[in-house]
Amino acid sequence: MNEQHFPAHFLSSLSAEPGFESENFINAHQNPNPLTSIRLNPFKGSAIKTDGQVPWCADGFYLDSRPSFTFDPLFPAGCYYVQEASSMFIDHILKTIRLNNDDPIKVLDLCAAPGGKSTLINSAIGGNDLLVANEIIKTRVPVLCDNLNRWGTPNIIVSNNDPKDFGRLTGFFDIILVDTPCSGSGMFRKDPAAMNEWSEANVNLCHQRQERILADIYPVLNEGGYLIYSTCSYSHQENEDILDWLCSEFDMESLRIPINKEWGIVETQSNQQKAWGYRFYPGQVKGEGLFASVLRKRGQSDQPPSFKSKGHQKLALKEIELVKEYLNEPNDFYYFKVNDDWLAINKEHKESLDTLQRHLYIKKSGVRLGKLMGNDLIPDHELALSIAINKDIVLQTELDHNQAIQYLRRENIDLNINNKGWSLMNFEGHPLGWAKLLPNRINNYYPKELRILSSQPL
Ligand SMILES: C[S@@+](CC[C@H](N)C(=O)[O-])C[C@H]1O[C@@H](n2cnc3c(N)ncnc32)[C@H](O)[C@@H]1O
Repeated sequence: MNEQHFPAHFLSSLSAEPGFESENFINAHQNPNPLTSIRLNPFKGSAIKTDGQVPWCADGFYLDSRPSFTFDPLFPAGCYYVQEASSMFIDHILKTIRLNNDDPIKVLDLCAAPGGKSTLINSAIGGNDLLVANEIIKTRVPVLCDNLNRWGTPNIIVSNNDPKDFGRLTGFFDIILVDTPCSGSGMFRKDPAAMNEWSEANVNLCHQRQERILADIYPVLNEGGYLIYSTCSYSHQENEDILDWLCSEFDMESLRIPINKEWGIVETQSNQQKAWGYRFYPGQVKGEGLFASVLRKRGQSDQPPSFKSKGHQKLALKEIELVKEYLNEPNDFYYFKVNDDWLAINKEHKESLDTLQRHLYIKKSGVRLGKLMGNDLIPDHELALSIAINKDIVLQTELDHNQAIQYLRRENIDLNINNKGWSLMNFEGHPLGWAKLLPNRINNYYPKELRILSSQPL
């Protein structure tokens, strides 16, 4: 690849950026084999063999080669997420802004699907904190929910809304991540076809949409709260110019994030307001293209609304007795129903859930425990993957790799059974889902829509 392969005006616009090294950048794009990195789930732990650590994220690791993640049962078990290394810088930002502050917070990931940064935020915050992961495009919500189910944390709500729908939730969130849709030049190395769609006109359209999204969401940030803004674009209009616009339109101050020189990240400042931004160029960092920045809201917020909400239908006491033994800390949860499903969310998030459900389309909240059939609870897949599950009260069946793949394909499993009843199907001790063990067969309850379809031989 040489200069001609990039879209017209693309490289010339970048060469004006301080710290940009054109030769390294072009060389990096000649590498047909971009880096593979994963982020481990700190709540699940696992003995995954990893290579070098991503310097700005303690859970992030580079892999020497790209394995078949489809055929690694630890992936659907939620032991790790495959994530591009530069994106993991959001972890460093979160750690920096939360230093010395353990007060419970509410975090919104506004443009969340497929959920890479939502799972990252979930790892960085505590169980008393709440994460709302929102995605505007309905068809992208299921993958977001699946990834969060695998991660297994119960302090989560998923919504499917336009940013302007958050308008009445003034001052509700302490941290908002806006990982905006952008012109995508940062992904040129991973996806060279994206170069064909890049144009200056599209950069301008993206800039306008970014302003709209930010203007819609600004009132929703609490006074003193942090706005983390990121793109996977190199364009000034979508990055530093947006920071200038934010600082001039709204009462916000930019924050400088400490970085280590060896990481190769380029610190920049916007032209007018001198707001800080962090640029990731392939060839200079071990990762793909990214821009990230953080601003603090100085301006006052209206008081968060207090609504008398109908709330959900609570589980009756005797229903709670039936399910509470499935959770490790049963008294920490509020139990409720959505249609036929029984769910639980950390007690401290009940009020937030009530408020949010008045304004938003809630697609997932807390952990789905199951459905009652007669006197039997049909346990839900979400419960199997949840870090809140009390594994001691259910059967557990350990599968070898071949059996785990049979299970994940939703096939019959070659296994001798000695027990009867609902069993977690585990690989290396990590639940993959449920099966019902019967005297002469196993009913495989792995969700049909998640099963492995590709036919690579074992
Ligand atoms: C860069 S991607 C987000 C990636 C995600 N944060 C992650 O780390 O996995 C941007 C997301 O914004 C959504 N989006 C598109 N148009 C939007 C709009 N007008 N308002 C809010 N979100 C939008 C897209 O559907 C997409 O899921």
